[in-house]
Amino acid sequence: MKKIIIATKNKGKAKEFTEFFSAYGIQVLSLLDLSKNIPDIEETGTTFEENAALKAEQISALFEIPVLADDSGLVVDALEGEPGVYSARYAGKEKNDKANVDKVLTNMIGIPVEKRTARFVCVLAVAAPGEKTILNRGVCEGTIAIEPKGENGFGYDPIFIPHNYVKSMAELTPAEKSEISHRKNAIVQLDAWIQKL
Ligand SMILES: O=c1[nH]c(=O)c2ncn([C@@H]3O[C@H](COP(=O)(O)OP(=O)(O)OP(=O)(O)O)[C@@H](O)[C@H]3O)c2[nH]1
Ligand SMILES: [Mg+2]
Repeated sequence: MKKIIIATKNKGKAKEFTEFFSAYGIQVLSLLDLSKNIPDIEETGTTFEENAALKAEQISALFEIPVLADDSGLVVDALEGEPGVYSARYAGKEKNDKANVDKVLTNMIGIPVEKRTARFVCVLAVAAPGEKTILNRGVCEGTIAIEPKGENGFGYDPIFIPHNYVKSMAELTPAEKSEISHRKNAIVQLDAWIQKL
């Protein structure tokens, strides 16, 4: 079975990529699956593109094969784009999803429904030795809920209500989320590259 390394240590992402790539008959290996203890990559970029490229290029250089990386996050208009590229660490370097969610909800107290617009952004970078890094951005528009709902997904899913939905992303099934997510909207742009793997 063909394999691809995804330069992530995020279990939620790894699960979603495994499902996406299984449709192509490709096995996904995240950094959590590799025996080699890969040090955390410092995300010094100020954009999702910079961080995705940084992660893909560092891991591709280490293994000398093509590597995919995902930098993603939640962009909230009323918070001037926060948490953005700091989504994983919004409430601290522990990367605690519940603390991150609570911090967004606290910062959104008093913001009326019509001003709770937000979007998930996912940038996928494909880096390969000696080749120019490919970058693709996928977006999912929605609003920030008043309170968390649902057990599925990860991160901010419990407080993100996709446009044209009443349920939160975390109340959707994984299959429903994979139809509309920012990650899916980024992956579909890589279809030609994946077919050539
Ligand atoms: O509710 C969510 N549903 C999603 O579908 C989603 N995608 C990303 N995120 C949030 O954005 C951070 C990414 O930060 P990030 O790209 O730096 O990843 P990470 O640090 O968690 O792992 P890595 O891939 O860098 O190893 C994550 O931690 C999450 O908080 C999501 N939240
Ligand atoms: Mg990260």
